[in-house]
Amino acid sequence: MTGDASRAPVVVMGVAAAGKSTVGQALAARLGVAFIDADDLHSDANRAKMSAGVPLDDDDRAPWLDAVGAVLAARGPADDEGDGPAASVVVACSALRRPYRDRLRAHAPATVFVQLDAAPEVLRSRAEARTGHFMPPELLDSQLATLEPLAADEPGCRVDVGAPVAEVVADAIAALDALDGIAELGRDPHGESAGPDRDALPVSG
Ligand SMILES: Nc1ncnc2c1ncn2[C@@H]1O[C@H](COP(=O)(O)OP(=O)(O)OP(=O)(O)O)[C@@H](O)[C@H]1O
Ligand SMILES: O=C(O)[C@H](O)[C@@H](O)[C@H](O)[C@H](O)CO
Repeated sequence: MTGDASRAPVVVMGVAAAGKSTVGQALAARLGVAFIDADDLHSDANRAKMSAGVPLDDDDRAPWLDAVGAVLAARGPADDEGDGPAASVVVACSALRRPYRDRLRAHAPATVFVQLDAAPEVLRSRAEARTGHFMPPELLDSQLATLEPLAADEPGCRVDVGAPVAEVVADAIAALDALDGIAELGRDPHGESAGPDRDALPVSG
């Protein structure tokens, strides 16, 4: 499967158990680009802290976000020969706060975000149902308290994850395509709009 190097790097974001890994993986497969789980980039210390039921703080997350940002900046692996344009990438990363997302975009300015939204009771039941995960369900409250939803001036969209995975992925692709269309309009010197129409951005709601 060939990667679409023209696509912006995508961060699938949200709280624990929102479905970042599941949706991110399926989205990457549909787009034909690489998938990377930012959970795999956590330090042993961060992982141990979460496993012990202690939420990470800004200082814990800073070096991790820089590692995730470096992945986004590289836009995924080069081809088998190690050269040519890098393929784009989908990264599953909580990116809970606005400053975290700004930090990622400082590394890779083209990055767009897909926020996964779910009712707390859906999150709780999914967190409790899964086994063998380092993140205890008790940390869900702190994740929800920390979350700063994607704002209207951030590039991205929000999708509800109450539906089956295939539907969530289809919704995400439609929303990303809408963002692409808006960006194209902004680039078209003959278009009616000189920049993105903020009212049309599928980010709020
Ligand atoms: N749309 C969906 N419908 C039903 N179950 C789902 C859906 N998306 C994810 N799940 C299930 O919910 C659980 C959490 O999903 P997943 O591990 O992908 O979330 P996550 O956001 O990556 O979590 P974490 O960041 O804590 O690793 C998993 O058991 C997964 O199979
Ligand atoms: O920012 C954070 O607190 C972390 O990234 C967490 O969100 C977990 O890594 C992830 O959700 C796994 O459960």
